[in-house]
Amino acid sequence: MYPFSLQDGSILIVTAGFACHVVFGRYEPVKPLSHMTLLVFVPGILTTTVSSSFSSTVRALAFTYLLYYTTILTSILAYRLSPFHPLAEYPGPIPCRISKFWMAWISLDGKQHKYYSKLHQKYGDIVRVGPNELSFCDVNAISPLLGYPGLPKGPHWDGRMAEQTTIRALISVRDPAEHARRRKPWTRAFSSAALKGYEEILGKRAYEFVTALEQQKQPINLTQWISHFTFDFMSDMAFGGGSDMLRDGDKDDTWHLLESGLPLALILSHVPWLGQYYIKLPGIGADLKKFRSFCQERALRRHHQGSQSKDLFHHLIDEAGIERCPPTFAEVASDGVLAIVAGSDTTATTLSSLFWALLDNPTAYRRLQEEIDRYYPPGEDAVSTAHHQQMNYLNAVINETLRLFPPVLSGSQRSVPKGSGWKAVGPHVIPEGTSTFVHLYSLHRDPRHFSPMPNAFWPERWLTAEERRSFGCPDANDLAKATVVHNTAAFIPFSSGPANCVGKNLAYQEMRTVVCLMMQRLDLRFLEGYDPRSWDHDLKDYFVATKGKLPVVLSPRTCGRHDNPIEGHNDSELTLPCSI
Ligand code: HEM
Repeated sequence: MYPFSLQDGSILIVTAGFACHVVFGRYEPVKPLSHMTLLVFVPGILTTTVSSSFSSTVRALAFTYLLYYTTILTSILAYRLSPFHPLAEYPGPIPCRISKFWMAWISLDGKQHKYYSKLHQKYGDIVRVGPNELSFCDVNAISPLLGYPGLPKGPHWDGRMAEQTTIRALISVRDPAEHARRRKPWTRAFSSAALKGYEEILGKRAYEFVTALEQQKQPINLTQWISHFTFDFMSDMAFGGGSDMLRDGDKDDTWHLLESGLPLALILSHVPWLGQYYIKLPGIGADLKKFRSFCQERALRRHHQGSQSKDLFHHLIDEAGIERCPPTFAEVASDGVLAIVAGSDTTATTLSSLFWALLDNPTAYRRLQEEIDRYYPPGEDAVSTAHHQQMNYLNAVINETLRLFPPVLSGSQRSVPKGSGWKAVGPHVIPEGTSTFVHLYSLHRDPRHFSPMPNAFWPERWLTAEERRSFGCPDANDLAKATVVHNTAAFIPFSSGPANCVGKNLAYQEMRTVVCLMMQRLDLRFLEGYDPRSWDHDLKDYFVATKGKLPVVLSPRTCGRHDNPIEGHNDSELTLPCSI
C-alpha cells in the first residue's frame, strides 16, 4: 500500500466513492451489514492508501471518510439532477428529486396530501416527488397503474412492514402471484353471502353504540366514540371479540398505540431501508411494535377458541376447509392486524368526516334526515340493509365524503418492476424501478372531474338532475344552467384493480347502517364555540388519515320527523350553486 502518493490514494478513494454509488443505485442494499461494509469498512481499508501522507492515523481516517462521502453525495446529487436520470423529463421540486428524506421531513406534520396537491397545481398532472417516484393526478393513469394486470405494490411497504420479515400482511405483498393467492380467502370473506352473515355482528355493535350515545348528557368528542365503535366491530370480525372500548374506553391504550405509530410508519415508507434499523433498535417505534403484538396475541386466542360465528377470521383461516392449500396461522395473524388497521381507522375517518360535513351543511343534513325518516320511521329496524340501495341521498352523502376526505388521502403505491423495462401510461414512458401513485386528494378535487365547487361538500352532484328536482332543491333550476361535471371514473377512494380495497362492501354496509341508526334516533349539533374550519386543519395524512376532535351535543329524537335541529346555521356552500 505504501507506494501510493496522496494523489493516487485520493483518486482511488474517489473512484471507490463513485463505485459505491453505482452499487447502491443498482442493487439497493438494505441490510445494515451491507451498509456497514460499503460505508464503513471500505473507506476504513482505503485509509491505508493515504496514511503515509498524514502525521496521524486519525487525520488519515478523517481525510478518507470525508473524501469518500463527499464523492458519494456529489455523485448522487449530480446524477439525480442530471438530464441522464431516467425521470429527468418529469418536473418536480429539487429537494424531492434529490432525496426521499425530503418527503419524510415534509410528511412529519401530517400535511403531505396538501403538499402533493400544491405540487400538482404547480407542475401539472405528473410530478417527480422522489428521486425515483412519480405522483399522478390523471384519470387516464388509473388503469395502467392500478388496473388489470396493473403494477405490483411499491417499496413503501418494505419499510412500513419491515418487521414482517417472512410473512407479510396482504396489503404489502409485492409479488402479484403471491398477492393473488393470499387475496382469495379475503375475497370469499367479503362475498355477498358472507356480508349477509355479518349483519348480526354489525347490528349488535351498532345498537350498543347508538344506545350508549343516547345516554350522553354532556357534549362528546364524536370522533373518539366512532373510533371506539369501529375498533370494537373490527375486533369482533377479526378476532371474535375481545375489545370493548365503547364500554371501558381505551383502557389498554390500544387506539392510542394504533394512531401514535402512524407517523413513524409513514417515515419508514418514504425511506424503506430505515426499516431494517427500526426493527433492530428496541426503543424505536415501541408503540407500533406493541400494537402489532397486541393484535397477534388476539389472533392466537381466537385461533384456539375456534369458530363462534362465521366472522372474518373464519374465512381467513379457512375453517370451512375450502382451500386446497389453506393459509398458515402466521399469514392469518398478520392479516388480522391488517383487518384492524385497514378496517377501523378508515371507516372511523369517513364516518367522522361525514357527520362533520352534515353539521356544517344544514340543507344536506335535512335532506338526509328526510330520507332516513322515510325509510326508517320510528319502530322500523334501522340496522336492516333492506333499503340501502334505494337511498340515493344517503349514498350521495357517503360518496361525497369519500371524495373530499378519502381516508387514504395520497393513494397506495405501485412500482414498475426491475427487469421489466418500462411501463406505458398514455404517451408517457415510466422506466423500471419507478414508484408511482395516483394522488387521490388532488384527483378527487380536480375541477376537470368534479365541478362546480370541487372543494365543497355538495352531495347533490351525485344525483341526476331529475333526482335533484325530486328533492326540491331550490338550486336545481340554476344548476340546470350550469355545467355539472361529474366523472365517477376519477373517484377511487378504495383504489382500483386487483389489489384495491377488498373490504369496500363491508365499509359501505357499516357506514350506511351506522348513519341510518344514528340519525333515526339522535339529533346532533356542533358544540357552541366549535370552529368547523378546524376539521380540515386537523386532518392528517399518515397514509391512513387521522382526524381531530369533533365536539357535538346529542339529543335523543322523541318522534320520527323533526325540524332540522340546526336550522339557522349559516349554510354557505349550498347557497353557492344558485349564484353560478
Ligand atoms: C371507508 C373505508 C375504507 C376505505 C376508503 C379503504 C381504502 C383502502 C385503500 C385505498 C386501500 C389500498 C389499496 C391499494 O393498495 O390499491 C385499501 C386496502 C385494503 N383494505 Fe380498505 N378501505 C376501507 C375500509 C376497509 C375495511 C372495512 C376493511 C376490512 C377489513 C378493509 C380492508 C382492506 C384490505 C385487506 C386491504 C388490502 C387489499 C389488498 O392489498 O389486496 N378496508 N383500503
